[in-house]
Amino acid sequence: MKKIILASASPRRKQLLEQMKLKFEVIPSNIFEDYQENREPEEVARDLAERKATDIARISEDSLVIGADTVVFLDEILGKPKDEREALKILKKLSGKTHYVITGIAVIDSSTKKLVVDHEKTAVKMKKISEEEIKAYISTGEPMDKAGAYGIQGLGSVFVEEIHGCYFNVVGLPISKLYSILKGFGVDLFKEEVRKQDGKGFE
Ligand SMILES: Cc1cn([C@H]2C[C@H](O)[C@@H](COP(=O)(O)OP(=O)(O)OP(=O)(O)O)O2)c(=O)[nH]c1=O
Repeated sequence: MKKIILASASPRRKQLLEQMKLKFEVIPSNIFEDYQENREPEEVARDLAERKATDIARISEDSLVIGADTVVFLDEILGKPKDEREALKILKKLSGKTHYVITGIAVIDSSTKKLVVDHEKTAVKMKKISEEEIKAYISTGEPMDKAGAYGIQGLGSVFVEEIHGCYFNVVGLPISKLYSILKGFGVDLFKEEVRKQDGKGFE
């Protein structure tokens, strides 16, 4: 059984992988997340996910390394806000409109170098949010480390009117897609040795 490594500093991704009951380690990648403005959001998310996974695969023996990257798209790529001013600009833009959340996902076997890269896309419709509400939301601090300046899993949920597609993809990791990719690497989640022994069964 190969070691599974999550190449991410995101606490949400760690939580989602725990939800899959997988036994894994976390080694965050420190790649510089740059991209060209004119590229398609799917391409950007996939490329960054691949760069994070290969970065950690280089220093890991006989492991399956998982990398992911989430971008929000509405006419342009909206990443994590640099500061509160940018968060205000992003949330004003998302207000009353449908945007897309794209998560790129990459899995690489550090021994064989087999690499699978894919992405998942979810449409999210936001209700109209007043400037006062946006400012109050920003003051909670929740938007600052999140693509699109909101967290659907937190207080940001109150602004979400509709979602089409995978919810977990919006939080940062498309669980069902990752399950299929891992199956292709011979990982059977329903086998005892793959699962985390936390003394609990499936709740
Ligand atoms: C849209 C949305 C994004 N996010 C988060 C998921 C990601 O953590 C973050 C997007 O930034 P990413 O660059 O994808 O990830 P990260 O920097 O947090 O972690 P790492 O690069 O080490 O893997 O936005 C939410 O938590 N909720 C949401 O509703």
